[in-house]
Amino acid sequence: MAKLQVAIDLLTTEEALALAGKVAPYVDIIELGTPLIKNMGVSVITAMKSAHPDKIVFADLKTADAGELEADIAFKAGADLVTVLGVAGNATIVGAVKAAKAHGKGVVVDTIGAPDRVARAKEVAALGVEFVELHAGLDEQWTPGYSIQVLIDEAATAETPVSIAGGVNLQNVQAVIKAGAKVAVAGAAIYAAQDPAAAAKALREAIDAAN
Ligand SMILES: O=C([C@H](O)CO)[C@H](O)[C@H](O)COP(=O)(O)O
Repeated sequence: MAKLQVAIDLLTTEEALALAGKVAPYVDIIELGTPLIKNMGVSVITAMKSAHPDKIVFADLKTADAGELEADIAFKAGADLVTVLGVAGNATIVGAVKAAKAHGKGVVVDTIGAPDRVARAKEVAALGVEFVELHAGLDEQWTPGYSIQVLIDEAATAETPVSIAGGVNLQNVQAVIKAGAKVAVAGAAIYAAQDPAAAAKALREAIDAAN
């Protein structure tokens, strides 16, 4: 069954906990966005895991170096999954995986900025990561001509477990799942909605209907 991940790109622990409280019944994974962690520190990870011990807490560290050290910090704070950049060297990913194994947790490789996301996904799949995020970040999404279809097409050829992040919404989420993504990541479609709980519920129902 495909999972729904809410990406919380808000800036304070208070706002993040309030949003998570509304959408938790409909999501499997709660992602603490990179700007949120940079603003609040890893205490936001601890606060979220304490509030939602039954959810997978995903710390979007986007680690580029010192993989073992950074991952260890987040796992000790309560994260279940952390991200390492695919454009980082394999040694950084291997280090983060080592920390994950020590804690019984997992690593997700974020392909943001990779020149060939699918090729990098296939390479890092052998390093012991949980899955690979095919990701067009906010700046890429705001570039004229961007379409999530590029990620959907990539997922169909990835031949390794992937998530898709980069403008997932109610209009495209079924295509995301049908392309083979095991996780659909939705940020703005939930946190910027007038009614985040209703938005998350609609995404959940669409995903379940597409499975
Ligand atoms: O990871 C993200 C971005 O780099 C900022 O942290 C987003 O959470 C991810 O792109 C999903 O958000 P939406 O594109 O708004 O769905």
